[in-house]
Amino acid sequence: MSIEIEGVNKFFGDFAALTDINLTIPTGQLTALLGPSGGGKSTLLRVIAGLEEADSGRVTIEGNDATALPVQKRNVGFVFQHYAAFKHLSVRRNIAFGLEIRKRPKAEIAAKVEELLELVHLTQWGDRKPAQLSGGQRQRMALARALAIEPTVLLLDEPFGALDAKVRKELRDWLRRLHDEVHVTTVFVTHDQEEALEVADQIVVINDGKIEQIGSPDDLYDRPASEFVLSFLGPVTRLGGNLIRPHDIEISRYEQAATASGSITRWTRVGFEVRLEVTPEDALHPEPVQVALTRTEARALDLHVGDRVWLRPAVGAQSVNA
Ligand SMILES: Nc1ncnc2c1ncn2[C@@H]1O[C@H](COP(=O)(O)OP(=O)(O)OP(=O)(O)O)[C@@H](O)[C@H]1O
Repeated sequence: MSIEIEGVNKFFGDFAALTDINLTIPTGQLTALLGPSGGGKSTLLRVIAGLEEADSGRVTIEGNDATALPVQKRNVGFVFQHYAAFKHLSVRRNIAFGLEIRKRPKAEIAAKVEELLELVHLTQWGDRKPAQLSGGQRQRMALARALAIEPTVLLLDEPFGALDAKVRKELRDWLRRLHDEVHVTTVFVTHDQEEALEVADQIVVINDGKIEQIGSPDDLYDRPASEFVLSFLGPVTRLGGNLIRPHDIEISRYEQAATASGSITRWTRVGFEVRLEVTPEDALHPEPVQVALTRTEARALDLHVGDRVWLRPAVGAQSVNA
């Protein structure tokens, strides 16, 4: 079983927001919808949720045709970037809300809420109001609230987008661990490639309303189907006419069977990394090449601006002819 999206098209006026989307979202896995702003990720998520109706195509959730089902009947849980909590209710009551409107027995609700508070590590904050929580804690409460109704699918639209980099990183590690515990089928919208690579079992790269590639993080990183996917998943540079990742370039002070020779025109240290710009002597490909190496490697080679060096793709490096 899974979520099947077949031949989905969505227009806003004459603007095609989604074009012929075909996708299987495997049950129990975490799938990331990754792509640049305006690419159509949120629209696709909203079509799965039933918040947006596709102009054509079909959505099947766990074997049931959901295309015409209203959002309330799809049994989906949501978390958005800016989570709208009930400000006057405690964290506990916020989490209980979905169960209360479903008129579940009080004792069952109380037990479920305690279980969820523990799952999202908020037990000691249960009696607080949402405004008394940090941004990261609020998003964890949102996840608990979405999970309370035991959704068939959990839909997350940039759930950590409004938080600072450190908290985002913590929450993404936490989300991965949470998912390993509860195994609910999860679709996660992000424009952050690192977030998708770290968290997802499957990544769907979406650009301009179309799917560019579907695969595991390793598939996409090691075998990008297009120049777009290669460059979206990390920095790229051009070496001898091919696109390649800066850390996949081997640099030497001595002439070898090399793709290009040139001189170092810039040397920058960023944390553990040294980034070099090498300007080739190649009349055909004169644009500067970006090379990344560890500080230890850079120190061993004793490189300086102005030095002449030789560059070639490292063994096993991925490149796309473009
Ligand atoms: N209700 C709407 N009416 C008109 N155009 C819309 C509507 N919703 C989305 N769009 C357009 O559809 C395109 C896709 O939007 P969508 O929000 O799905 O992109 P996204 O990939 O999620 O981007 P972001 O990361 O910025 O949220 C955009 O060009 C957007 O302007």
